[in-house]
Amino acid sequence: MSIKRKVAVLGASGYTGSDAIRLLARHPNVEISAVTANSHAGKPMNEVFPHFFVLDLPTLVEWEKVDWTRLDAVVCGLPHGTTQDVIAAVLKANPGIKILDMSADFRLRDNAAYAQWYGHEHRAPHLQQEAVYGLTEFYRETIAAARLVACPGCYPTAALLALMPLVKARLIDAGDIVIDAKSGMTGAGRGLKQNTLFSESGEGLSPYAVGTHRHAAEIEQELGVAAGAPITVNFTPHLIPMARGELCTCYVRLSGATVDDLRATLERAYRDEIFVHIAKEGVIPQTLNVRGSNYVQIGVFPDRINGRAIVIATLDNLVKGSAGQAIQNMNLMFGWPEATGLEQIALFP
Ligand SMILES: NC(=O)C1=CN([C@@H]2O[C@H](COP(=O)(O)OP(=O)(O)OC[C@H]3O[C@@H](n4cnc5c(N)ncnc54)[C@H](OP(=O)(O)O)[C@@H]3O)[C@@H](O)[C@H]2O)C=CC1
Ligand SMILES: CC(=O)N[C@@H](CCC(=O)OP(=O)(O)O)C(=O)O
Repeated sequence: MSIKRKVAVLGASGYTGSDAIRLLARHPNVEISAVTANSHAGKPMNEVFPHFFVLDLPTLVEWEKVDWTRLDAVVCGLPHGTTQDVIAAVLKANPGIKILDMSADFRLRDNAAYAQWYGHEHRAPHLQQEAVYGLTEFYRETIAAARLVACPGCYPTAALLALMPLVKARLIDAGDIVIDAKSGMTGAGRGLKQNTLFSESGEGLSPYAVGTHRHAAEIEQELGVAAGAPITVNFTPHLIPMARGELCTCYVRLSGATVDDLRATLERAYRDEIFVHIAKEGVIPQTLNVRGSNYVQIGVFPDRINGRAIVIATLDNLVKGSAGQAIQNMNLMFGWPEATGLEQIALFP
């Protein structure tokens, strides 16, 4: 029997942290050895999340109280801005520890771009340079060899999985991409906020950060790599009254290709992938098909307008959009089968 690796979950009283615990609790190679919180420090996990009543988990502590030298890996679900200070301290205490960060702090490769989008200079620029972008299907080898993996945002994961192969193969006009994105309320975190109160969100659909959302930078960074040249995208996120799930509808202009070429290219790109599925012609992806799972479903459709197509991608923001992808990357970093602990089927309805 192999020795279990000791893993800490930072931000375990939040939504991404708690979904990481839900998945790690049944991971055969992992022991959850420490869980941290801020305002919830000192509380038992199953008081903060009653659905963990079946698990025997450590009590939540402040991250400063953890002995990092005893641990093998960290899954980090802290707010961006805070994360860079915490991760710098963790790596100082244990330079050999593996970090799966779910925040945005290490995703942008360019220091100036980080300062521009996040409004302050990065406080651990050396780690920003070291971090590997954790979109598993595209960076498998570098992730496996990395110490610090910056898992992509939930919107970028969906949009990039839908668009990267098409941009790379030059089948679509990289200067004419519109991404219309919808996210469930857990995307906004567990902290109390006026706009996530049921009375102010339960009956409505709210666009936000219109024309300015920071995930555009991440999507452009990666599509730029695929295109071999800088590109820009239109990206508008919406908050939709459901707990989890995300759906990106991408409107694209064909570059001399057909819709069948697009579907065939995506099918080829993901032929050997466990978690990315291209829907059969006419099958429309919907969030319920992936809810609670690490799967992504992508569909390709002709537009009524000549020369245009529509690509729809859906995932669960707390699984492939954060905790699931982090664990998928952790599996690679430890040399375990990539899908270990992650093959749950969607919770439908
Ligand atoms: N929600 C989502 O769908 C996704 C989120 N992300 C990113 O993942 C990260 C976590 O998001 P999410 O789980 O939704 O957030 P939550 O607000 O639900 O949880 C945040 C967690 O961080 C802790 N925390 C807050 N401030 C501090 C601090 N100053 N020091 C130490 N701990 C602190 C909180 O502790 P306490 O509760 O005790 O105050 C809580 O455990 C964010 O960076 C987010 O942008 C990425 C992809 C998807
Ligand atoms: C619905 C909602 O509010 N979603 C979050 C995105 C969650 C996420 O991926 O955030 P990070 O990039 O910070 O990790 C947002 O738009 O800010």
